[in-house]
Amino acid sequence: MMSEFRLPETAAFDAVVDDLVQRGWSVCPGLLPAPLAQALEQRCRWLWQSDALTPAAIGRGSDEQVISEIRGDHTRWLEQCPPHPAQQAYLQLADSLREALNRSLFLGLESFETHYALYPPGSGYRTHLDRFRDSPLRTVTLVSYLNSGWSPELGGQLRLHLPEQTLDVQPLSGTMVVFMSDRILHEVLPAQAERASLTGWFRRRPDNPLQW
Ligand SMILES: O=C(O)CCC(=O)C(=O)O
Ligand SMILES: [Fe+2]
Repeated sequence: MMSEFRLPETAAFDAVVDDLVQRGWSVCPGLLPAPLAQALEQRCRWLWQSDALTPAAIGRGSDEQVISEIRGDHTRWLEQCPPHPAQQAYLQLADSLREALNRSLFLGLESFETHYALYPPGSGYRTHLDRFRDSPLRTVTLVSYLNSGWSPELGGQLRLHLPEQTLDVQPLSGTMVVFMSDRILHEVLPAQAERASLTGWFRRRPDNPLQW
């Protein structure tokens, strides 16, 4: 079925792939088309207002705990949300990016998992790496911002702690950020307004499929 949402041309992913090869991260303002970003923002805010997002935990399995001073967002996996054409389109976009990454980087990325995230005022996410000790398959992180009209005074920047610099990214609607999950230390600075996004991970094929 044709989607009502236009997606970026495959060539738009070339720059992302180049960035990842050269330095392990890429910041792409406007890569998420505006109509799609707006539809996803509406979904995210509607879920938040309907109390359908739950406080996010850190750690995995028996280690899992909610500590809102460390991580304050409320999330819901896309596959657990009521279906919507915008979500279909977003997954299609992620799949094209996955294929582009596989073609050039030979990462063997085989799946994508993503959740909506809403950071209420005052909350952030302290410095961390996305690859869990017991979940080594998360390989590339993809964050898409859904805040139309964000202003820098509101805080809520994604801060990348890079070897060469500290880089702050505004969580402005349409910006997509892609980085290597095991290498790039990052944090979300506390925001003074509700901050909406989609965060996801491309997972690679296990080396030994029986092990995981
Ligand atoms: O929303 C962001 O800018 C990053 C979120 C994040 O680091 C995470 O969910 O692991
Ligand atoms: Fe993260």
